[in-house]
Amino acid sequence: MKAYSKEQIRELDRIAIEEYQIPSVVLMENAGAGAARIIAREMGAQKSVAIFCGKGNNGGDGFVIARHLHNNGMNTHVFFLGEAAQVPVDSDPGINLRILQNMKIPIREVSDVDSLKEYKDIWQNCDYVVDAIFGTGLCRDISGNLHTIMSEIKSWNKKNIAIDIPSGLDGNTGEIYGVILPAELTITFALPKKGFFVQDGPNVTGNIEVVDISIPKELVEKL
Ligand SMILES: NC(=O)C1=CN([C@@H]2O[C@H](COP(=O)(O)OP(=O)(O)OC[C@H]3O[C@@H](n4cnc5c(N)ncnc54)[C@H](O)[C@@H]3O)[C@@H](O)[C@H]2O)[C@@H](O)CC1
Ligand SMILES: [K+]
Repeated sequence: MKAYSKEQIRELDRIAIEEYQIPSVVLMENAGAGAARIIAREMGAQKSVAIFCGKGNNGGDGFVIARHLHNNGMNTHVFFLGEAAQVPVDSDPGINLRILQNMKIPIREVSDVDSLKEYKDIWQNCDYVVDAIFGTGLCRDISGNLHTIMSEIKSWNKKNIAIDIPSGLDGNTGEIYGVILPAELTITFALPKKGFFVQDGPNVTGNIEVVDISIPKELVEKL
């Protein structure tokens, strides 16, 4: 499987958005809808899923996934690692967050391990964890409350499905930024990332599925 750097993939996204004029929210919709189809297939008869969303675009993908899985009849529980009110309303994650709020899907805010434990009745009954905490934007060590929250989620040993990249993994080097959520399955967007195949990558990525988010084929062929 040929792999690409974070910079190459970011540049691909940029050209698709700025030159081909594909709205970034359309790319996010394609990413989330494609991932949701794979997750629904993986889950089969198991119906409960906890989706952990971070504050960046990876979290935005998580919001799209939540909408589609909810519409599919799954018991879909959304946890947001931060304050929902601080997500810019016109950003792509903000747009998708608002749709969930309009659908009256609860967004449970998690600021530390104690707030996560308050929701134990919910997550302990979930068969799957969808990890939409960090994607290609992770650029430094994970510390403080985020570190303890992710360590707690990791300790549950549930079936983790990573969105784009297992949170904590560097998409280029395969190094771990302090803590990692190892995945059974990584659903990655557009192209596989180099970090999946080097250093710790192969131990934490699990099976890899690539979702086409409608990047023009001519662009990919030029890489
Ligand atoms: N831009 C695009 O065209 C698309 C992006 N997509 C998704 O967007 C992701 C990339 O989104 P972003 O660039 O917003 O990045 P992330 O969603 O990975 O979020 C990074 C955010 O966390 C912060 N951060 C980085 N390291 C941190 C640390 N150690 N502790 C705390 N905060 C930290 C960053 O400042 C940034 O605000 C991709 O992985 C993919 O999932 C998809 O929706 C497809 C289209
Ligand atoms: K992720």
